[in-house]
Amino acid sequence: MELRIRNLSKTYANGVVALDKVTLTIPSGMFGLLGPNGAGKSTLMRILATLQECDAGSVFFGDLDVLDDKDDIRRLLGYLPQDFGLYPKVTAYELLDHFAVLKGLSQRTRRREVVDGLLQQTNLFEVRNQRLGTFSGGMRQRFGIAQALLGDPQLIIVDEPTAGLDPQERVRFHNLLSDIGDDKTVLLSTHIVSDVSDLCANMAIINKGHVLLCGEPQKLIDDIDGKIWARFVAKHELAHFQQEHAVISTRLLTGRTLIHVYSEQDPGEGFEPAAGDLEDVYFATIAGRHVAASNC
Ligand SMILES: Nc1ncnc2c1ncn2[C@@H]1O[C@H](COP(=O)(O)OP(=O)(O)OP(=O)(O)O)[C@@H](O)[C@H]1O
Repeated sequence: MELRIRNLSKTYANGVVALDKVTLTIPSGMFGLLGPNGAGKSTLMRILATLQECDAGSVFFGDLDVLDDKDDIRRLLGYLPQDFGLYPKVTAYELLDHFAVLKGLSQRTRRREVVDGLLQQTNLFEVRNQRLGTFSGGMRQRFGIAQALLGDPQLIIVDEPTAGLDPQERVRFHNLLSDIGDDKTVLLSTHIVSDVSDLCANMAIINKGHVLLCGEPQKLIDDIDGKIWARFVAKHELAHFQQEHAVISTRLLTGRTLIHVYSEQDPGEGFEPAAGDLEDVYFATIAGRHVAASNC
């Protein structure tokens, strides 16, 4: 089912505008919401998860009014918040079983089937009798997904789930998310570009409460084709290049500094055309260099 967000705004009591008329249409499948820290992602996720009020705007999931029909939405919703506490002395099985009771799975045999199934799906079955306090970051996040999937939700919201995971756990977590299925609407917020390029059929970039860009990752990459240029520079030259060109990223590569600039024409000075990727789209957009006429 489609999630339609229209002109959603939120200003905190201290005057911070966290969301400014955010409009997004999120189809079923995996949708990536990409933005730096403070962009407004968590605020948006909490409003969609019915945990926080907005000031203005509307949100519909299919025919359901997310802002008004909170109880109905909660029955369809699975949510993995950015920071969640786990009772350290309880085992994975015990806590998931407890959440399953709260979700209304009162029948014992059925509950056992569901809980065992989710522990298997998240690769935690072998460690189900370990206390949660002994879990690694990756195991905790997989447990978080297990609880979010309780009750077979149609709308799944996961807020920065891969932050702090090592590369192996990130891959494992990606595989887990990609198995959730295209018939569900999965909204994944992240500041890690590869989360989106690995997983998401559709995406948006958000910064300072504004949606800057949205679309299919490959199409967005095609749009910057021919506009990304690269060259290595010495450390002492960096300031010069930053002043003269629209530098969108600098990264160390085998001890040397590789810079990417955004330019409609050949910027000269020894730059070579580079094949743009989603990181270039992201950095160029956040830097305000790349503005696409997009239909969110
Ligand atoms: N309870 C609050 N009171 C005041 N300001 C807040 C509150 N929560 C968030 N903010 C501010 O609102 C803006 C958006 O924050 P939000 O947490 O939604 O962003 P984010 O994209 O999720 O970032 P992060 O990844 O750091 O959580 C930030 O400037 C933040 O400081």
